Amino acid sequence: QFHMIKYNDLKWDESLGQGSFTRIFKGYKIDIRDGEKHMTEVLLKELDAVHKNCWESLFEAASLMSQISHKHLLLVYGVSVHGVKNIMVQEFVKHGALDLYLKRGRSVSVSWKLDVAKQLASALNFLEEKNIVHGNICAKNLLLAREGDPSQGTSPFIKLSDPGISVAMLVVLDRIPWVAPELLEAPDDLTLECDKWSFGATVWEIFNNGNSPLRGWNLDEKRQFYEGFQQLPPSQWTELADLISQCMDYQAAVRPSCRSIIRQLNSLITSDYVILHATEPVTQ
Ligand SMILES: Nc1cnc(-c2cc(N)nc3[nH]ccc23)cn1
Repeated sequence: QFHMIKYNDLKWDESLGQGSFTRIFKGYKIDIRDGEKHMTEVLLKELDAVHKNCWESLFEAASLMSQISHKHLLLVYGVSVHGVKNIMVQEFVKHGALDLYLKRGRSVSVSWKLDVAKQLASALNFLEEKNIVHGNICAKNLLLAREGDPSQGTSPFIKLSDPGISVAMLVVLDRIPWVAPELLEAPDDLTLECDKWSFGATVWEIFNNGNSPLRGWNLDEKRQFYEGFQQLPPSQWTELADLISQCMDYQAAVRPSCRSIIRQLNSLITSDYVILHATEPVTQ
């Protein structure tokens, strides 16, 4: 279910850091199209051979996404196997992960943030219609293809990355508060409702300048956060806080549908709050 790419058709450029069990590089894929040589910018994700079992999980996660295409889903070109090294070849998204972009202190407007949230909601709606669970929705997995420039009237454009190593593989506690509480007991019971919970935590991140919710909390405090049915600190924008807490409802069945999420985002986009707070980011 993956296109196999010849190792010799790939060129490595600069290293971009590490993922979980992966080394990430900028690179190029050579294509011959109508007799001409084309170099496509790609992201090369090398998996250490030692984590063989994780490779299946990483593959599975990415292949799930490569079966469908949508403007807000990251394109996976394929994989290349070279000796013991397995390399996943993805489209290169210019501005990288959204959490790092926001942490770098780019002051973006409330409508910028709502626009990003709506794009994520439409990607989730698409996955929901295909009955595909992502399983790892968070700002780190949102890639910024276009920054958007309010003075030019252009808006941001995001791509949802593949889920990466499955939640079941990772220490579930580490994923609090993005991982839905019902998964603590049964990490394999990943459902569409789990993505709604994570969507709520991700919108919270977007409106908190990329800061991780419960940042600095240890695993025990995080576990107690769920055991005490606690909620993230609410935004002073009540309607936004309501949407986030609806998504992060401890009862999976009552979390809103994607259509309802999009409807509520649309009414937030047209609310006075946006105009009144056109520049400074929403503080908590
Ligand atoms: N599919 C992807 C994923 N990440 C990037 C990316 C872009 C960038 N400007 N800095 C980075 N630093 C680390 C990753 C990355 C690009 N494309």
